[in-house]
Amino acid sequence: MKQPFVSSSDSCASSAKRKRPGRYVTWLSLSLMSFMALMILIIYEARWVFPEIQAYFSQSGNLTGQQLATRSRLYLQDAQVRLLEMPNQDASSDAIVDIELAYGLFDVDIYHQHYDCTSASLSVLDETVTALESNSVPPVVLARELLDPINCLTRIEMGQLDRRGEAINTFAERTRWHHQVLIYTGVLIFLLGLLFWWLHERQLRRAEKATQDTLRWMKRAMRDPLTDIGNRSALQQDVMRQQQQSLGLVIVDIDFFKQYNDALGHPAGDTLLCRLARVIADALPEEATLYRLGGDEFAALMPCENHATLQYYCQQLRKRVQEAQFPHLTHPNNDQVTLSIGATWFMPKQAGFPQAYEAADKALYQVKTAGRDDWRIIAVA
Ligand SMILES: Nc1nc2c(ncn2[C@@H]2O[C@H](COP(=O)(O)OP(=O)(O)OP(=O)(O)O)[C@@H](O)[C@H]2O)c(=O)[nH]1
Repeated sequence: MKQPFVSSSDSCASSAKRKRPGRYVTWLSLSLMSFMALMILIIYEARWVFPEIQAYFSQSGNLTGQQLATRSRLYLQDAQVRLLEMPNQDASSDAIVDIELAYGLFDVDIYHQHYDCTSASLSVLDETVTALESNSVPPVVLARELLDPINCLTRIEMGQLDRRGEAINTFAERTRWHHQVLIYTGVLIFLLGLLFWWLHERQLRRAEKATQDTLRWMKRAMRDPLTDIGNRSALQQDVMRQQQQSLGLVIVDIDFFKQYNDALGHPAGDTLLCRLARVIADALPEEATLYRLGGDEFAALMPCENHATLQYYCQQLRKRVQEAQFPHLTHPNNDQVTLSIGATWFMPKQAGFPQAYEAADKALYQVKTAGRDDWRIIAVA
């Protein structure tokens, strides 16, 4: 009977299992995307930004050239002053030293590469030193000869300053771009984080809902929908829970309920079942729990130490139903509803539910065969 339900739940479980890999792929790809965004950022920093900064602040490369040219020009101007102001032997020697120092600072690769006047100016300096050493040309004339190299150096200074300005602009541009990359990557990582959080929350909510649904279904599976009392499963579970104490099990069956239904219809039968459930519950002690086993059969479980207590409650049950006077016009022996009651008392850890049920059912059967509307107690075998 229950087979279709089991197989359908199995198929639900297997479809849920089938969905799992997809979810893991989503999680995995999201974490990979975050990781890659971070890696791109780090590589970008290391590959493009740091060399740029290094180039800007380093003391090598084309940016330095302006300072060397300035120093070289200052030495040449010093030499010029010496040659113009005191054209004697000492002044010539000092001028030679200045020119040689200027030559050393002037003879730089970058100047040769970018400024055509460099080689010519260096030749002029060579010739000037030779002339000074041989004293063949008047110092005043030689001082004038130095004007071309000085002009060349001035051009180099201006040119190098322009190049430096260009480098700064390029660097500023790149820095701006770098900032944009940083901001967008930060926003992307933040959004990915939000997405992670949202997915995580959704998963939590789904898990919570699934747990609540399961609990609700489990609760529903333990109850009789008509009378809203526990069913046979609930009874078995309660017996298992109360292993340590002596229990009384009472089974109650309505006499000639079929005739009642036939005469008044099933809705009236349902109403009688609900009313009887209340009457039976009222007749039993507060600690007793009532169950509907199915059809017109009820069961009650209660703490019970001895035969006398059980006997008392069986009598109470019969009496209360008689007092309730539910009319049953098609009852062969009576004009009102009567009950047949079978009971037993047992220690769950010595005798399980099946043995207790068997004993109570046997007692009920004896009442039925003896003519109904009575109670009987049989000890667990
Ligand atoms: N109204 C109603 N009737 C039910 C329900 N479940 C089972 N029944 C009816 O209960 C009746 C039980 O009939 P039987 O098992 O023959 O019992 P009985 O007529 O009480 O006869 P005895 O127990 O031998 O006195 C059947 O007619 C079922 O159709 C239910 O939920 N509501």
